[in-house]
Amino acid sequence: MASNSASQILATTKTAPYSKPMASRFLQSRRPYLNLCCLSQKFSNDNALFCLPNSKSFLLAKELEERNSNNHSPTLREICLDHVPGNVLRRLEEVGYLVPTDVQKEALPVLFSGNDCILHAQTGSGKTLTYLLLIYSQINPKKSAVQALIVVPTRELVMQITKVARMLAAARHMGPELEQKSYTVMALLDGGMLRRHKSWLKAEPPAIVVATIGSLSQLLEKQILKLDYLRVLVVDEVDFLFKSSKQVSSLRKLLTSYSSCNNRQTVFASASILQHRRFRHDCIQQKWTKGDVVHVHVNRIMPMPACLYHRFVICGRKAKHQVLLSLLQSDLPESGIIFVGEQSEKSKKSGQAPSTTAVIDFLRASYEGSLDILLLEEDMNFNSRAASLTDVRKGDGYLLVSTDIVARGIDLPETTHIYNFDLPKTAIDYLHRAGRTCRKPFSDKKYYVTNIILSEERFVLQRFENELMFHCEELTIETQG
Ligand SMILES: Nc1ncnc2c1ncn2[C@@H]1O[C@H](COP(=O)(O)OP(=O)(O)OP(=O)(O)O)[C@@H](O)[C@H]1O
Repeated sequence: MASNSASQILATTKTAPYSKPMASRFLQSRRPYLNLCCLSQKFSNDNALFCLPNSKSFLLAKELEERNSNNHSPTLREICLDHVPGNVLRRLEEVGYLVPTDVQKEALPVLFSGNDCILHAQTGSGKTLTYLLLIYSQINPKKSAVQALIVVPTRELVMQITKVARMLAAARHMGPELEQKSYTVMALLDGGMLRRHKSWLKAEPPAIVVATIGSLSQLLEKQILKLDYLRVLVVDEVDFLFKSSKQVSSLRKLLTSYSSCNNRQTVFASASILQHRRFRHDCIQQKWTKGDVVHVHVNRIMPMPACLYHRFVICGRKAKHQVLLSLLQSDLPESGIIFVGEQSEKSKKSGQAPSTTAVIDFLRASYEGSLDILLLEEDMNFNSRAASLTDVRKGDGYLLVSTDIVARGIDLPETTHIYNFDLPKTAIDYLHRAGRTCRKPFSDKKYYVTNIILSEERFVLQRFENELMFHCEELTIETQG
């Protein structure tokens, strides 16, 4: 079994395995900083080679070493050992997950001990990996049955989480575990009720299903999907799903009629669980969870990440586009998301173009920077929505114009700036929009959230500041318009 003490870790900036001479040279050059030993599975079965994707890996390895030398914090591997299969642990390390985030450190021991859990931690704090590690500790790839189910509010989140789950399951190392059956992960999307999925579910049910509640309900009602062997049920963005009048009754049914809390481990996750004591009480009363459900609440006095800097600019309605352009020119974001309010029914009926279109058209005509300008909104068809997110993820830098559809859960770690072209409706929406940046857990970079507001909206922003306990600084912008 690979050991993870700092003296046995080599962090490399390359992704291919190193030959022994290369690894020695590499090690010599870094020894003054890291004092790490050169190890590869090729050389010794007792040790591990970590191939990390970029030079940040050094910082990670250094942090890991410091933590270990101070002897105060276990590594992710140490926490997961004896619970999570070796091939999944190796994948974790290959992609650079060495040090646990706070929520992982707190919640994983609770989850591995079998408790139901309410995972309540800041945006970008690593809740997804936390519940996926629980799932991999519980499921048996040889069993042909749905054993874990993750329910999320949007198609985009289904695709994102499916990708992370598959990435963790993709064993690349040689060894006896390769002979094992691999874990199958199915994404179920609203509007994507393909015949292929139905046949797949009937012929050979996947071990893990990631789904929107709408898609799931259809299959449960028709008994195409069965949950008799369900071991873990995760409801991500749980507060959002319970608040949604369209989704709440299906969610309640899933929690109590289609499966029983006594036969599964239940995890609810979100960065915002209002009245969490009441929610925990409801969980037990309504039998959504067992009576010993644990509320893991990380950073309870700071609902938003500390690396976020909040600013606002006051301007007239007509000057908003120009202010946005000036901000982009002075901030020079590496990548940014511009949040625009959803179009009202009244405006739709009167045949007006949505605000997103006006912002996109303005930027395409006036912005001269190098970032790709992309749009993602509800009314786009499924393929265009998927294509927009793929473009964002593979490009060199982007300005994504969107509505609250990307405000929850979407992980675009390259985003350095958020612009609220229109203020969100509630403080919770503000928290989730702001949380689309600052998504690199061990980075000490600053990230910015800038609100472009009318003078009469200042008090609304002030209310958000009080509720979420942050300070917003005023900026003055000179515009040409
Ligand atoms: N232990 C770790 N080491 C390094 N990076 C990590 C670790 N755990 C998670 N991450 C990275 O942190 C980022 C945020 O993680 P994740 O999407 O799980 O956040 P979240 O807590 O679910 O946030 P939100 O509430 O916004 O959905 C991801 O890019 C993920 O790859």
